[in-house]
Amino acid sequence: MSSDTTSPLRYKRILLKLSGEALMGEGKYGIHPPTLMAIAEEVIEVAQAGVEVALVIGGGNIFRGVAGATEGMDRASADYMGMLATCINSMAMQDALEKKGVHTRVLSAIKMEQIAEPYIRRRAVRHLEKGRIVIFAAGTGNPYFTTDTAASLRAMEINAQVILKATKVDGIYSADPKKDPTARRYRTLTYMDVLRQNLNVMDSTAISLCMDNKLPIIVFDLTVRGNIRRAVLGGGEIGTLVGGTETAWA
Ligand SMILES: Nc1ncnc2c1ncn2[C@@H]1O[C@H](COP(=O)(O)OP(=O)(O)OP(=O)(O)O)[C@@H](O)[C@H]1O
Ligand SMILES: O=c1ccn([C@@H]2O[C@H](COP(=O)(O)O)[C@@H](O)[C@H]2O)c(=O)[nH]1
Repeated sequence: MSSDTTSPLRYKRILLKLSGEALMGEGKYGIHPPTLMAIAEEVIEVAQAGVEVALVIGGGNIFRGVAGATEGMDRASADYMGMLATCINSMAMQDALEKKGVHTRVLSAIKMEQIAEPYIRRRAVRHLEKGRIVIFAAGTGNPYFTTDTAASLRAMEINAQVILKATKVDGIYSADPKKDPTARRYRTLTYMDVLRQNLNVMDSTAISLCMDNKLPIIVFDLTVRGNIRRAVLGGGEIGTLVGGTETAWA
């Protein structure tokens, strides 16, 4: 799909990556239903504006493989548990979206036919063309990866024009702002900047995939209501832009 220069929309097709932890709201674990519903409403707003929306949701609010491995679990088993956590979040988001009357499909990288379609690229594209919100569950289906890498991979496969990484920080900083209060926020970065400076907001596999395929990334704060709409539909610069051109973003 090529970008439509006559369209007033910034993007025709996006991959929105939602942090699992952001679904917790103020809680310490799991899903906070009002937060989930508020995010769903914002997603619906951009879909109803005519943007084709694919979602990838992290699992950090439930389980991360690295944490399990640190406690002595086999890493691959722990990672599969993490992937199942993303399925729980995907189903919760599907429910929230459908409660509001929109059509959705969950496509899982791990077969679980009773609850989700298996991931088939051409089906995903067809669902998007029909205006359904597609939720990619179970990451890449492989251990030792993350949902950021799954987001990059799926974005490429469906020819999304951008990855919007919606997280708990308002952009990419010179160091983790949750740990270093002196860290400063970048407005724009190249992929190489992120890799060379080891800016851990996304893992290096995800960044490298985007770099090799020239897919822009915008990292922005999901906890500010309206930010998904601003990032997708416009309303000033938001977050940090990696790669890409500023014209579509600022
Ligand atoms: N240089 C940096 N700039 C900004 N954020 C950074 C940086 N280094 C580390 N981080 C941290 O990266 C986190 C972003 O990742 P996020 O929590 O969205 O993880 P995820 O794996 O994508 O989702 P989940 O919450 O499901 O695990 C931020 O909360 C932030 O604290
Ligand atoms: O392709 C993938 C994606 C994810 N995992 C595991 O799931 C958890 C949760 O994902 P986050 O990206 O951290 O939110 C992750 O820690 C991995 O354990 C995976 O193995 N493969």
